[in-house]
Amino acid sequence: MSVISVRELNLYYGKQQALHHIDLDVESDSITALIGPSGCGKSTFLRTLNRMNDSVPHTRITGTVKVFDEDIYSGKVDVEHLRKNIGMVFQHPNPFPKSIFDNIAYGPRLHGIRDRQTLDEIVEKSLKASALWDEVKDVLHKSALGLSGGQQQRLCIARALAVNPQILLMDEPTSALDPISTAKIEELLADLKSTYTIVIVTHNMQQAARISDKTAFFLNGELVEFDSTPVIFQNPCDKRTEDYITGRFG
Ligand SMILES: Nc1ncnc2c1ncn2[C@@H]1O[C@H](COP(=O)(O)OP(=O)(O)OP(=O)(O)O)[C@@H](O)[C@H]1O
Repeated sequence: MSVISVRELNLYYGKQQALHHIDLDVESDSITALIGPSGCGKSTFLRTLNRMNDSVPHTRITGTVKVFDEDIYSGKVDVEHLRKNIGMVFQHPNPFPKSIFDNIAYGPRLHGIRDRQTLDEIVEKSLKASALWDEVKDVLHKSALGLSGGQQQRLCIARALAVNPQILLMDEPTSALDPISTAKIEELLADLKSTYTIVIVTHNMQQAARISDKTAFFLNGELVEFDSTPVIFQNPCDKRTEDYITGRFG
């Protein structure tokens, strides 16, 4: 089943067109990787999926993006509700300057949950799901800023999971992390994909090959090729994909 369905999507920053005629379907409970050289539009595309580009002035979009069959750019959509359903994790871990507990409880509290026991349960479940519980269960009320970079990124994943989204968007979530933290996050994503639909931008082609089910190769704002990950990496149809994945450019 397609969770996200994009048709004929064009995005303009002022007069500059950053995305051209994108058609792409994201399947449920899978990892879709977006790859391509710097400036090809990966992050722009990712941000169209939860309307993060709304806040960028002079941005114009044509075409449709459907999430669970609802056109998210139609006037009827409640953007707060949409973002609750679509968590986002960024390149640099960005915990709030609060305790570990309060970071995770922040979203649920915003949505009206006040009961202490319920919050305790959500915090524990989210930290377990992000494979951080064992490391932090005794220091939940210490500042999140005291955690290592890799722990902070898992905390940010836990924070995203705490409001119970169905989709997780990740923009280069491991590019600021060391190899051990990166491996932990990759393992975590493999576990999470049975519950969440994940779309991840990555500069790291080995990472895309290791963790994703499908890979989309972008170039100059166009989606050149989108297929199962083994096809993209072992038998791509388009010469430009082959040149990119074999390191001839980018
Ligand atoms: N807020 C913005 N205003 C104007 N132009 C922008 C904005 N954000 C991105 N662009 C332009 O849109 C194009 C696509 O950028 P985008 O950041 O989506 O690419 P990317 O593939 O994610 O790059 P990178 O891998 O370097 O992050 C680039 O030409 C970029 O300069």
